Amino acid sequence: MDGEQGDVALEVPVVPESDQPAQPSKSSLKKAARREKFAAQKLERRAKEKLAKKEKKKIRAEKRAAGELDEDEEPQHKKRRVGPPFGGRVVVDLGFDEKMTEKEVQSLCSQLGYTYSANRTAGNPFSLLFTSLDGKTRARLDSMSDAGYTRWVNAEWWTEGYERLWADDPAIKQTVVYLTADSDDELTELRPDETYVIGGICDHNRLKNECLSKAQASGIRTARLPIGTYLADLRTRKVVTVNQAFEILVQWVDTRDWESAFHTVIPKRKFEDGNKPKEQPADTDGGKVVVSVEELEDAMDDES
Ligand SMILES: C[S@@+](CC[C@H](N)C(=O)[O-])C[C@H]1O[C@@H](n2cnc3c(N)ncnc32)[C@H](O)[C@@H]1O
Repeated sequence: MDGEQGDVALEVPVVPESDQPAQPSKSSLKKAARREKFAAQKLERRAKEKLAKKEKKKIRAEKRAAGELDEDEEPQHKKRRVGPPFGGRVVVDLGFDEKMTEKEVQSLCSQLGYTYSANRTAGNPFSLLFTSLDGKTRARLDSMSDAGYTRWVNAEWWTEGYERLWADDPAIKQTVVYLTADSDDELTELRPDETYVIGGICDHNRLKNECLSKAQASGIRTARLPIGTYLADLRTRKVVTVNQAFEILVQWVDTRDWESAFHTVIPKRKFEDGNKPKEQPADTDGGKVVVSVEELEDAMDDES
């Protein structure tokens, strides 16, 4: 049969057994599967942890906005640096209830929570007084955290206006300064024997001169924060929210440095492109008010 077509002997190389790829053992296959499963679960775990952290942050922000956050729940960098009270008083004048939309009242109430919270963690806190509490603002505060504001410590609430401050002693009027961006006078320092009034209003700049006119009608001094002097590169209008105005005062008392106070409080993006974040609607859930994180962030944004 030699030489016949189709009878070609194929030479199959013989691979010695020792050179053949070793079959993975059962136990190493099991180990590899376990490793793979662990890696997949790790991603899942990280995602879960991230979500839980976000949720915790959201709850904390909501409690803070309602002035309900205990100091030991604050993250380390926000904790109180204990010091003596500054002595000066800050009044938040809530006498603009009729001028605001429901949405603006909601933002204002969140800003009041932030204001109170900032004072609680301040190194040298102010004595805090809220005047002219009434109407929609009162109703909104009543609906937040079971009227948590009524349990705020070292905060006083009056239904009367700030004029009551000097009802018994007209000399006190000389020590009251209404803060407004529309004033011709610029604040140079804060004094422990003075009272600073912040307009408790959120109007997205619809109502220019509103606080200035009110202060002038009351016959009290006015002053603007020296934002333009220290932050020449700030692109947007120099009107800040109620809580930002208050936090700037708190920071100044801590540092005696306006520039540092502005940099600490005014959002960084204001120095970049002046973008204003979009407003988010507040939501309700079966009559229970739900404050979204976006709304809380909105409450922190400026009025420009
Ligand atoms: C949103 S602003 C109110 C703007 C309002 N249209 C007005 O007539 O002042 C809330 C409050 O923050 C304080 N505020 C904001 N920007 C300020 C600034 N640049 N200087 C002094 N106070 C300021 C004022 O007390 C002001 O009433």
